[in-house]
Amino acid sequence: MLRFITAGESHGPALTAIIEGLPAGVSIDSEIINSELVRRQQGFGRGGRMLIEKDKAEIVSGVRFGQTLGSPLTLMITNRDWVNWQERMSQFGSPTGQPVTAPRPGHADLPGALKYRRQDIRDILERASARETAARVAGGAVCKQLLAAVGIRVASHIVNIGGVTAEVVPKGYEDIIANKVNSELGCIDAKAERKMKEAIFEAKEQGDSLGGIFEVVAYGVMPGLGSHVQWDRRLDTRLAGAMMSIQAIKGVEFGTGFDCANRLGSLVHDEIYYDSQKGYYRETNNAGGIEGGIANGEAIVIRAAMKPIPTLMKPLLSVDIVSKTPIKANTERSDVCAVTAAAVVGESMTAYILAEALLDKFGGDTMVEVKSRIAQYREYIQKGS
Ligand SMILES: Cc1cc2nc3c(=O)[nH]c(=O)nc-3n(C[C@H](O)[C@H](O)[C@H](O)COP(=O)(O)O)c2cc1C
Ligand SMILES: C=C(O[C@@H]1CC(C(=O)O)=C[C@@H](OP(=O)(O)O)[C@H]1O)C(=O)O
Repeated sequence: MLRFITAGESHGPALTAIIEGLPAGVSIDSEIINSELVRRQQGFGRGGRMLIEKDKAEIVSGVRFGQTLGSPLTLMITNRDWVNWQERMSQFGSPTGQPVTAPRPGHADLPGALKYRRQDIRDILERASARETAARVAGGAVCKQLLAAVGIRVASHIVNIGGVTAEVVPKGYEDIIANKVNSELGCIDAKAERKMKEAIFEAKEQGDSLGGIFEVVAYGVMPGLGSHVQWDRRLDTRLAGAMMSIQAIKGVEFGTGFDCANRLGSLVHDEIYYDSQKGYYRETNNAGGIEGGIANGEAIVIRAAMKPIPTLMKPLLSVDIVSKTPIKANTERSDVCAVTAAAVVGESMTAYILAEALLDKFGGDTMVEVKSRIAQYREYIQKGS
């Protein structure tokens, strides 16, 4: 069983991720982890914090000489901003500074303060903050390295920002990677990206914010990950839950997703073909690579919708949690749009769930066992029986 948890407050000393259940012998390159962290910090529309942080993960346990040991793998990312918050974030002593008492609509502020009986909303927002996603991306980069070793690759691109939709559809993994070279937002449609940037600029000028849609695609996934036999073992259950766990994600779809509700069955379901070289395959992929909760061998295609960022420089109405009088919601340094960063987090969560499902099916104590089981299975899949 693979497990993945994170710890850390946004302005605390560090973020930590622990991944437990990895087989021994997975080759780990810390440069790959750090390059994923750099990707998560990018995207037009991010706030001032990204100028302070230069995320790098330190491997604290679970790896020796570039290989996993089978023991829990711990990653630590230092918050460079912490030095500016040491007093306000002190673990002991008395509170310093002004408490935050004006909850932001759309953030965890009010429900969190009520649930945990906190008088200072900072006690909630520090952990609710998507700063936490840096730890997820570090852990996801480890899962990606496990997947890459067995031929599975995960990529993403931006489909929509603030209602501007990309019209170019990627042809495959290489296409996504190649097309992103000159892209600031991670959209493979250069014309649409220019309009997206204008929309973000305009929203910022207005003291407002924007959301959007990103698509994550996993290539090389063998048929058979996930299962139809129990609701919580379905691969789509697990991927959708993981995607929804990302801060501000409000909708998830696979393949044609919500649009399949408007079409005839004959225009939705992907016809089945067989070729002695490829095994079974499809000419279309409306299902997004999953049928009955089981990977069917086509690319897994997931889209996630992100709501606009809740912190607004032109704040919405709120109520002071101490005086109970009307007040403008709290404003603090914030992103205007973070869909590009969220897409990298989406890749990481997808990589984690696929690694979990892979180890459920082929798991062993060592990578040698995992690889030999997969090789044998791929041979059987190619024959088709
Ligand atoms: C990468 C990323 C960056 C974010 N940046 C901000 C931000 O700067 N300001 C903000 O108010 N919310 C930001 N959010 C969204 C909030 O964290 C999120 O809306 C909040 O935790 C409440 O959770 P919910 O939207 O899932 O209900 C960001 C989300 C992501 C994924
Ligand atoms: C720090 C990150 O994102 C943060 C997510 C976030 C929120 O409320 O979710 C609020 C902002 O925090 P701060 O007020 O410190 O600038 C973002 O910068 C990050 O992505 O690394």
